[in-house]
Amino acid sequence: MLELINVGLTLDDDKGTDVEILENISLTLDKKKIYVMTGPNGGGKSSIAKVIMGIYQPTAGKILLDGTDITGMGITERARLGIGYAFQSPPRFKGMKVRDILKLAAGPDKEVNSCDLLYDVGLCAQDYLDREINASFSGGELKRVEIASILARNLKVAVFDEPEAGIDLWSFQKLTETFQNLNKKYDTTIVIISHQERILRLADQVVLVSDGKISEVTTKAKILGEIELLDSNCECRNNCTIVGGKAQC
Ligand SMILES: Nc1ncnc2c1ncn2[C@@H]1O[C@H](COP(=O)(O)OP(=O)(O)OP(=O)(O)O)[C@@H](O)[C@H]1O
Repeated sequence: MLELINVGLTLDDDKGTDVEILENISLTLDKKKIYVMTGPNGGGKSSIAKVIMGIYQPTAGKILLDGTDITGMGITERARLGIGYAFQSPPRFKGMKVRDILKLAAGPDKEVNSCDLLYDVGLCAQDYLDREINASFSGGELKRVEIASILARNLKVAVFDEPEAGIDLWSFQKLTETFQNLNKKYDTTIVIISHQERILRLADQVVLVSDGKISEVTTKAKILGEIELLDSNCECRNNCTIVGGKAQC
């Protein structure tokens, strides 16, 4: 379980002036659950992800992993404890095969069952294990290899920043199925930052972030219901807000 307790983040802007990026963020992330963080651009989602990863040190509050205070730890230490970030795509070193990436991700001391990992992300091991990761890989294939490498690391917390970016519709469908299956089998806490309704549908809980704060932690049913209301009940679609469960212009 990962807990953020009253976390604040102040950074210097280009002119060296302090800017408050996050304020009083309190959030409990349970294992085996998918949290989708969403909200307006510039609201602070990626900053929360970076604070979780240890890329930014919080300037206020505490972060606990399974009860241990990790607030002062940097990115390497947190990675060692099992907090990982999914990059846009896995590294493409010349000659590196899918099996090498999975072995590298698992680390030198761990046996890794690459076939099972690839199966779990919907790829046939026979076709992929010895394939070199090069330009012939589609965005969706790369994304799934990346998720398999996250599984190989057996992370406690995995953060994905807009995993849908650059993925075609067909691969996107597969990607959502992959996420759906993941938390049935693995204990990993998954945090996905996304603006996509179809990703929202994967959430056990939706975390709404705006203006550097968490405005609500809620169910996908509530958010999806609000989106539907915006679509159906309001004539002035672009200027609608939800008040007391009703769309108002
Ligand atoms: N290193 C930094 N220095 C100063 N300001 C920053 C820094 N990083 C982020 N910010 C500011 O913090 C605010 C939150 O940014 P953040 O990237 O966390 O938002 P976001 O919700 O992820 O946005 P988006 O949906 O557009 O990706 C923005 O106003 C951004 O300009």
